[in-house]
Amino acid sequence: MVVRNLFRAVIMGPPGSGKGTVSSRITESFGLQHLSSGDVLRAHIKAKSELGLLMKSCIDQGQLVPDDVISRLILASLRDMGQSSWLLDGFPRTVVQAESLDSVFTVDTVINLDVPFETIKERLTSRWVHLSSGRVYNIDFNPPRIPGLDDVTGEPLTQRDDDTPVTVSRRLKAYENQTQPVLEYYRSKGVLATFSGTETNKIWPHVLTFLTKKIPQSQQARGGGGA
Ligand SMILES: Nc1nc2c(ncn2[C@@H]2O[C@H](COP(=O)(O)OP(=O)(O)O)[C@@H](O)[C@H]2O)c(=O)[nH]1
Ligand SMILES: Nc1ncnc2c1ncn2[C@@H]1O[C@H](COP(=O)(O)OP(=O)(O)O)[C@@H](O)[C@H]1O
Repeated sequence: MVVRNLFRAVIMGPPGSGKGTVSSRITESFGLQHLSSGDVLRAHIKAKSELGLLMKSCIDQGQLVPDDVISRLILASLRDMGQSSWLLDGFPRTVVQAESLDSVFTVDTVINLDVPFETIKERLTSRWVHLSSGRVYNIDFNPPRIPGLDDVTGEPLTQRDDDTPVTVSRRLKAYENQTQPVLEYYRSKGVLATFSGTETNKIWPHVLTFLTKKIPQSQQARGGGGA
């Protein structure tokens, strides 16, 4: 008999709720592999792939990209990750996407970051990113050690084209209309864990305690990779 200790989680929350920030703390603490749908799409845009160029206008307008496109990309990446434990960030964002994920993988837990929209708006216009790694910074909250440069590589940081006030408002609307129903979907399956607050540093200890209980001990000891 093959003993599998896989742990598969999704992190949800409105744009700017801290999914990327909390994901990097989770991967550091538990060694899960992290896959961010936004990072996957931005890598296509950076590489100027045909798909990237098609998706860029959707993203820059604050709209979701089509379900079939993102589902194909993410499910292919998850298949490539094989028998490993992972944390999925930014996918699913619609019920159709959640159903497509469900048809292939079992999701053990969904961490929902419940942060008020007013808090978020202020954060996103001061977000700086290191595009190739997905590392995020903020002028007030977690500034880089050297202004404008990534702490690890020393490469320049950039601001996302969709982090403008108008586009942020559209993204929040898309979240309300298309993504909030996904929370209901997972609540009805009994896997939703909601963490409410306005500061990541106050939310994080609760997420850490929750996952420490959820993730099998054997997995924590060896950093979570592989079955
Ligand atoms: N002021 C403040 N900024 C935060 C906090 N948590 C995260 N941020 C910043 O807010 C922005 C959005 O966070 P991010 O993790 O990228 O959110 P995501 O869009 O949900 O992935 C980034 O610039 C973070 O550095 C917080 O508690 N307070
Ligand atoms: N699962 C998805 N379905 C549709 N569009 C997506 C999905 N994930 C990312 N996108 C597109 O990429 C953009 C950026 O996503 P992401 O980096 O997750 O940002 P954030 O959580 O800060 O809004 C979204 O506004 C959307 O246009």
